[in-house]
Amino acid sequence: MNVALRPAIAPTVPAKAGPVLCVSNLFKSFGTNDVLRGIDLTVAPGIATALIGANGSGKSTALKCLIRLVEPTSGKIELLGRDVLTMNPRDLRRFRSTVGVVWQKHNLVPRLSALTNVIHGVQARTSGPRTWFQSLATAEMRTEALACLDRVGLSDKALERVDSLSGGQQQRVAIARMLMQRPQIILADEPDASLDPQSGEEVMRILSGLARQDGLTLIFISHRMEHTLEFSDHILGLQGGHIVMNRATAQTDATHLRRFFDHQERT
Ligand SMILES: Nc1ncnc2c1ncn2[C@@H]1O[C@H](COP(=O)(O)OP(=O)(O)OP(=O)(O)O)[C@@H](O)[C@H]1O
Repeated sequence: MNVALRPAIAPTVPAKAGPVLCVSNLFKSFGTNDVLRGIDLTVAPGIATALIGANGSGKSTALKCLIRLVEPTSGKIELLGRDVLTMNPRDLRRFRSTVGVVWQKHNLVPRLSALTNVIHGVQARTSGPRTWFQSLATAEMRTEALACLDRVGLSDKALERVDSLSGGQQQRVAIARMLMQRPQIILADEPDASLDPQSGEEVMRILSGLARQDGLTLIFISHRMEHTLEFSDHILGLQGGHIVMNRATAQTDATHLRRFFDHQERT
């Protein structure tokens, strides 16, 4: 099967920009479980990278290490030009606010409206007390939140309670909330999981489209081979604690990838 190629890199990305992410010799162990055993990788700006691998191969651990939601055992991580592992807690908190994260479980507040949930994304980019009251939202915030909801195709649901929306719509609200953060890079850990095939594909299409429109780097984990092929420019495969596959999506195809997944399942 031929690969459905994404169009050329967004024009907002400088042609000769250096890597947005540089990881060297990254190790992470949980007790005696050596999950990451010397990861080396670089990611160019403005492209979408899929991180693939078998269950338990360490994909989420690797993604979380990038912003120290999991503390690496050793190694070096340079993300957005910053040395992540030497940051003090205050700098780290500020730095995290520049990184948009989409999780499988989106942690929206169910009884609040989609709009209020999206406005909560402002918390991540502003300093001050973590407690935030909706009544303090400025007209500008509401306008921006509405625009973010519009970008995920949900402006007509702005005032509906999140728990009245479908799973796919809730994930789109979470993406709008992340946009409200004005991120410089997006990390997505299985944003298409727990959704029916159609909603999962819609979520991936919206996420990769937004990243492309804004010229943002996207790193996503997916267990769906067809999403890996359709929505990535580059593929990284994790196995046995190492990156064992590192190639442009254009240089692979479904047959090649299927062999990779099959191999993962046997080991
Ligand atoms: N907080 C933790 N404490 C102890 N072990 C952990 C922790 N987080 C992850 N692990 C272990 O690290 C290994 C890798 O887990 P991780 O979730 O990163 O894999 P994954 O590739 O993302 O898997 P999946 O595809 O199933 O989500 C597993 O053996 C897991 O049990």
